[in-house]
Amino acid sequence: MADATVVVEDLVKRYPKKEVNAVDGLSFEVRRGEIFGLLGPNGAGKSTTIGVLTTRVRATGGTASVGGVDVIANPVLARTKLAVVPQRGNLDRSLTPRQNLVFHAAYHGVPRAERRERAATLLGEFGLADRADDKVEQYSGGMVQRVMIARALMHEPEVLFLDEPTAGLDPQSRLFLWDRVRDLRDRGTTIVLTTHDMDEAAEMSDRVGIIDHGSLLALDTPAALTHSLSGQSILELTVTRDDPALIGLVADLDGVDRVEKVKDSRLRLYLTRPGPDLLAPVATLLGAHDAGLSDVHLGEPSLEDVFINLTGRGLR
Ligand SMILES: Nc1ncnc2c1ncn2[C@@H]1O[C@H](COP(=O)(O)OP(=O)(O)OP(=O)(O)O)[C@@H](O)[C@H]1O
Repeated sequence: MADATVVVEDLVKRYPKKEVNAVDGLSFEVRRGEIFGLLGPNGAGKSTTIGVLTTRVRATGGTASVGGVDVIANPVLARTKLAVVPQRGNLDRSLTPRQNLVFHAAYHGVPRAERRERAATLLGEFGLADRADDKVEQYSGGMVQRVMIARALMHEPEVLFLDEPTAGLDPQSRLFLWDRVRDLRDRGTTIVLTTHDMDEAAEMSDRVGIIDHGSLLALDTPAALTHSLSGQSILELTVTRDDPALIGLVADLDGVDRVEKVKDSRLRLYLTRPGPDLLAPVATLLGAHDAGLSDVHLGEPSLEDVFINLTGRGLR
């Protein structure tokens, strides 16, 4: 791909004393200037992959590059091309946000004259100008997250890796952050994010890669991925009695392709016929087995359905 800025080829990582590879022959590319979502269930190998790309984890085999630099052969140069915002706050809490930004820039060799100016610009863009000289200790979770992203941008990385960037944030902080991330993308920074929030992944990502057991299951735009399940409508039922035998009975109904248990008494039916046509047969069947419906939801497939379909598991 001519405009690829992250290239992963046949990447393998096996941790010492482990029987299986955490990353198992993974290949994918991220295009310059896109928001790329890396999704997978717990233990799929996302953090390990990001760890290799950001030079924190040593690969066992394969190649990976960021901004045209081989991260395995040339980690020091690669670090000038990328930035990571980890899930946990790791700011120096004894310093102000402005000092955190300026020190980070110094560490990355940004010329002295540019550090303060760049810090002021970024603090302004992230809505932190007023409180840039308070101690970080006094900051809310949402503000800390903004400082972390602003800090990561101080050395003008080509690729920004965001690990669960909005986990634990209130809706307003979340929206603010996503607007900033979109701005960054629009100005040419490539964003690679991991998230457990499927709706967020679908809304934010230009493309998503779904991985499990260390290899790639699918990679496309969210729209194309959900389209791959189209023709399938979905009926979600909450049943008044949690009985595993009911799943088999419902699955045998005409028009039901397959059934998944979402939670205790919540079933998701993937249909080959329009959802409303199935309501009466389902109700009759349940009634004949001493169960009823307490909630019904008709819908089109979402990215989460694609994910469950591919991995057989929910995200959490
Ligand atoms: N430092 C480590 N030492 C040994 N095994 C590890 C280490 N880090 C991860 N693993 C194992 O590698 C596999 C992949 O883990 P990884 O953290 O990359 O997955 P993940 O997709 O990021 O999961 P999560 O969503 O839970 O963060 C798992 O089986 C995990 O137990």
